[in-house]
Amino acid sequence: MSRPQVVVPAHYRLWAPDVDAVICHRSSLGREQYLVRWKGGRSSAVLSWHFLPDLSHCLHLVQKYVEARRSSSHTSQDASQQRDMTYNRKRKAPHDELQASLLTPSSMSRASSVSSAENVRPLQAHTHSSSGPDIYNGILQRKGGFIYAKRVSSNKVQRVNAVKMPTEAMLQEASNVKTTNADMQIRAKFLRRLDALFGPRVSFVNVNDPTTPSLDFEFIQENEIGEGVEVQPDELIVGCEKCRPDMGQNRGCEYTQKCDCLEFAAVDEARLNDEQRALFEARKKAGVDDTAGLPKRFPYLSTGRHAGCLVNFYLDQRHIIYECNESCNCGPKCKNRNVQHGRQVELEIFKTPHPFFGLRCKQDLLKGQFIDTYVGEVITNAEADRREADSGPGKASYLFTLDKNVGAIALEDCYTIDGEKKSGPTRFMNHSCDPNCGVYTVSYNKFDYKMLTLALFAKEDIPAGAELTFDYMDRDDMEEDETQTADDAYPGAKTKCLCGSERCRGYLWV
Ligand SMILES: C[S@@+](CC[C@H](N)C(=O)[O-])C[C@H]1O[C@@H](n2cnc3c(N)ncnc32)[C@H](O)[C@@H]1O
Repeated sequence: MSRPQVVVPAHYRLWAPDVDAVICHRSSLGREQYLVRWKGGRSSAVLSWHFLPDLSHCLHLVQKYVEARRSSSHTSQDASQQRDMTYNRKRKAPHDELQASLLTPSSMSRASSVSSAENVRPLQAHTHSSSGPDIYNGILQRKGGFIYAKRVSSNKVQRVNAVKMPTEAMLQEASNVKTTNADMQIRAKFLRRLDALFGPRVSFVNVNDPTTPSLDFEFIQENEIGEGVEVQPDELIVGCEKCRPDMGQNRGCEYTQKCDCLEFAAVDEARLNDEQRALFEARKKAGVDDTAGLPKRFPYLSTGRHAGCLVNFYLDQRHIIYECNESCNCGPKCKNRNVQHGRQVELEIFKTPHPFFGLRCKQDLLKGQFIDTYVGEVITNAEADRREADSGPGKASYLFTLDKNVGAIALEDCYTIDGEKKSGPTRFMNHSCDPNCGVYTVSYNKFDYKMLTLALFAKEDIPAGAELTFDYMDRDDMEEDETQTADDAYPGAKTKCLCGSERCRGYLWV
């Protein structure tokens, strides 16, 4: 007895959770069509062909298919198509019109076309096995506004083993069909996401090829707290009590000995008097980490062209930057608040000469200027280990351990920020062994040793358009590993560095 396997409304747009993968494509009625394998286990695979508008909710799976195909076949789109793919949000790109027309309701395609009986195409390679799933061409039917897929016993219907899809013939056909519209729609979706970002504009440009950063990635503005991660509630955060907005030269918290927020900040040794110096040295000798009452380094310059820029001491030392917070008495104009105001510069994600993307700034940056934070999912050390083990060698890594307080806490208690699936524009920043930016740690709550913010600052004046890079190896890690060179042997497991600088160490994370 025939039994329905899948029932979908005829105007159904596929939802990502329903779709296992996109596994092939072809041209139908002059338009790109993609073969979708539905979820339900490979052994009970249900397949259906779809035009792109049906796939708008799972374009990331179309992208996965298109990119895998591109990298395995090394086929590139023809030169004229590539010229057309000059996407920069500054001007209207050719795909904008196409995109608009494809998404109008009047042009919405039916959920499945080719799997219906009228559109059966002869398949050359039939690999039907009696034990395998047998749902394919010619067995989806439209009835009362729904599409039914059902098992069939009739010999008239061609049956193929859905597990062995796509067939050689289908692959052969696909190799002659471009994926231009999919590329355009993927690009358009990514650009829409950039448009929705808060703050100064973030653009995307890739004139080299049709690739777009993965749509299986979500832009977020703030860290997302993962399971097992504990963050102190805002009401428990202690602010500075003795400071006032109008004190000193009106920058707030400039009397660094007074400001409670700066209690653990770097000691300003140049300002120590004899008594303080003796005390400081004695505590250091005894291994006591108490610097209370000593003058501290204020992190930001407060006047002139460089106002707001990180001072050289912090740029060079990588000491935690303690900023004031909501509970402070100094007020919102306090100059000890910078990173918390968020990104103030326009950025651009672009395709580097290498097979990956990078980030640059649309304006000149001053030495010490804040660029943006590095946000992502905040996860436990155990979860980070698990994700790292899952990713395997050679895969891009987006994990940053918040380990600046190791000593006060154990390494295994530190949290990690994972920017792979959720992050902001800085997750596109590449490594250089001779970088123009640095990643620094910021704390808004000196008593929370674990929950820290990562912030990118320019380490030198950077002209507009120069790629922004930082050293993925923290100086602290380097000190442990300083005997290692590029020739050290783990070439299989390590990622070869493509920074091209004269100081290149050869591998990322050597
Ligand atoms: C945080 S991501 C950087 C953005 C990434 N390029 C992209 O396209 O999404 C880190 C990954 O980028 C690649 N990468 C960054 N800098 C590199 C370099 N100098 N040499 C080789 N690969 C690099 C590596 O795959 C690394 O794991």
